[in-house]
Amino acid sequence: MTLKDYTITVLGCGVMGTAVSSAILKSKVEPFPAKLIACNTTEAAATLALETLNSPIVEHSFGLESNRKAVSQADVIILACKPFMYQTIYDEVKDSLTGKQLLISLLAGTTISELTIFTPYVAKVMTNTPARFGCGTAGISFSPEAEAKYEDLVLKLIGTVGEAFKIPEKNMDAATALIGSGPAFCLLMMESLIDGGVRMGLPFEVAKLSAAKVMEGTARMVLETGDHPAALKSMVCTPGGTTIGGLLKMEDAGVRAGIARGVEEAAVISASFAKKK
Ligand SMILES: NC(=O)C1=CN([C@@H]2O[C@H](COP(=O)(O)OP(=O)(O)OC[C@H]3O[C@@H](n4cnc5c(N)ncnc54)[C@H](OP(=O)(O)O)[C@@H]3O)[C@@H](O)[C@H]2O)C=CC1
Ligand SMILES: O=C(O)[C@@H]1CCC=N1
Repeated sequence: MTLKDYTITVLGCGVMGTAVSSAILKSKVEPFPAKLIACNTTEAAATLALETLNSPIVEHSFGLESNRKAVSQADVIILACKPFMYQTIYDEVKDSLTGKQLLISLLAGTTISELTIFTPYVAKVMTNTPARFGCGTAGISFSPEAEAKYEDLVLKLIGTVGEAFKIPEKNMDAATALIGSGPAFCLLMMESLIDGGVRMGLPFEVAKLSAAKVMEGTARMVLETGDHPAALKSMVCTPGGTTIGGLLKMEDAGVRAGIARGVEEAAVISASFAKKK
């Protein structure tokens, strides 16, 4: 279904609400929203969102009454509060829900079935902080009602974060670990590369720029060639050279299993956020 002159209400416009809103507002997505209302509890957070989003179509809202009004105006609600807050927020705004609105949830863990208290039209999205700069990734699952009516609109709106694709809901906890938490895992790796460079005498700024560009370039090489990372890694390893020596030290320290088990742990924690039946 195509909406015209529609309003997006972002319930909880903190880090992720702002990231996804920024991506939408900076894009030329069609249909473009007529209005976006950034809702928070505090004036300080609402004002920060308004300043960060810096667009003539953005309004801000804070406090119960104002947020209820913002929800009653919404065609699309982007829910971006902490996972444990969704029930409280539902209780706050339930009288403003129309039953026809599309809910796009950015929450970790919380399931589509839990979110259908808001509306039958639910898209569960797992994206990440790079969304703010249009270089994010997003996995999307739909309730059957949302898939039938709003799939095209959600793929377009969430596509503005960078790369967006459908995944089955059973893969959402894994996606939360890899896509949602992934930037933090990559940043730990980046910090380690910088530490190594600084330890061996590189100035910090040189080490930081080098580490970031090495990770960016390596990611692009994987995407452009489509090759397995192991094949590309092998091309870097001169027999008897520096790389194989460094890699063996890292494997001795359990880096590979440490990172893979870290992803597993994040997915287990994401699954624990859903209500136990
Ligand atoms: N951070 C990340 O990298 C990622 C987070 N996520 C998911 O995104 C969601 C949001 O996380 P994040 O953006 O980091 O969290 P933030 O704390 O940055 O944002 C949450 C926002 O919700 C607002 N809020 C709280 N209570 C209410 C309420 N009753 N009514 C309206 N607004 C309210 C807060 O406003 P105020 O401060 O005024 O109370 C705050 O701005 C989480 O569910 C998380 O699982 C998913 C992927 C990545
Ligand atoms: O740490 C968290 O729980 C959230 C979800 C994914 C990234 N940040």
